[in-house]
Amino acid sequence: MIEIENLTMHYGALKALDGLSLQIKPGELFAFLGPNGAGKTTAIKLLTGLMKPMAGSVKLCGIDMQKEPLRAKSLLGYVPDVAVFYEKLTAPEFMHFIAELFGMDHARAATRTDELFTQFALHEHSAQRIENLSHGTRQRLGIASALLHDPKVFIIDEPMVGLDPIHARIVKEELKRQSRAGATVLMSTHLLNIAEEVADRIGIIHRGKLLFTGTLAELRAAQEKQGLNLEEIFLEMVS
Ligand SMILES: Nc1ncnc2c1ncn2[C@@H]1O[C@H](COP(=O)(O)OP(=O)(O)OP(=O)(O)O)[C@@H](O)[C@H]1O
Repeated sequence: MIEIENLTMHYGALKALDGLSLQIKPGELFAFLGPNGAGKTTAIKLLTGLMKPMAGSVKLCGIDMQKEPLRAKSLLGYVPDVAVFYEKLTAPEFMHFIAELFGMDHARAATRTDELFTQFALHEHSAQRIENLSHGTRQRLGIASALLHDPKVFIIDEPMVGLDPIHARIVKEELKRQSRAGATVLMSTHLLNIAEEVADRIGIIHRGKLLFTGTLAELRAAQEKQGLNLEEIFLEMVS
């Protein structure tokens, strides 16, 4: 469960996020959809405790991110838009490092790493240092490492950027699988078709404000009312 209450962040005079309130339930796959600069990454940085909001609060599974950050973060798997690694490590060494951070049992971490490496086609890259991996492989490793401790809340910023169609499909399927297994999943995207394809509910965000929240069916109802297609609705809302 993610509970967001009046979340606000300004950079100088710029209102990057302006009073965002939203609840995302366990088992739900929610997509923040918005054009470049809408405030998606800012929202995600506040949700993950990477930045402190100027106002408002975030709770993950009932735990307040500002009051109990370590407890809240222990429930969270997070993949940033640009994944950051220790470049000199190999992928298995990096997974071991993450397992230690979360205090995981060694046998469990090894089993889970093996499963995730199979799922994300990472075994064949195991011997290379991370600095030598391609963008798509790094992206998959970032996702695998964020899923290692079986997080209850999974947040991923622009998950499909730089992935070829085969790996994009694997990632989409994994996001759906996580939500079906009961995790609360939040992704951001600037691409309407990705939100449409994957999400249970979509939040259209623009200039720091949530303009619309609803299911695809609700978006379509708005479409019928206005006689517009989804793309036209989206463009209308953010223009
Ligand atoms: N550290 C910062 N200092 C000043 N302005 C910032 C900072 N980070 C973001 N911004 C500005 O805040 C606004 C929201 O940015 P943000 O990165 O949250 O948007 P976004 O929706 O994730 O965009 P994109 O899809 O391009 O990644 C933008 O105008 C951006 O230039």
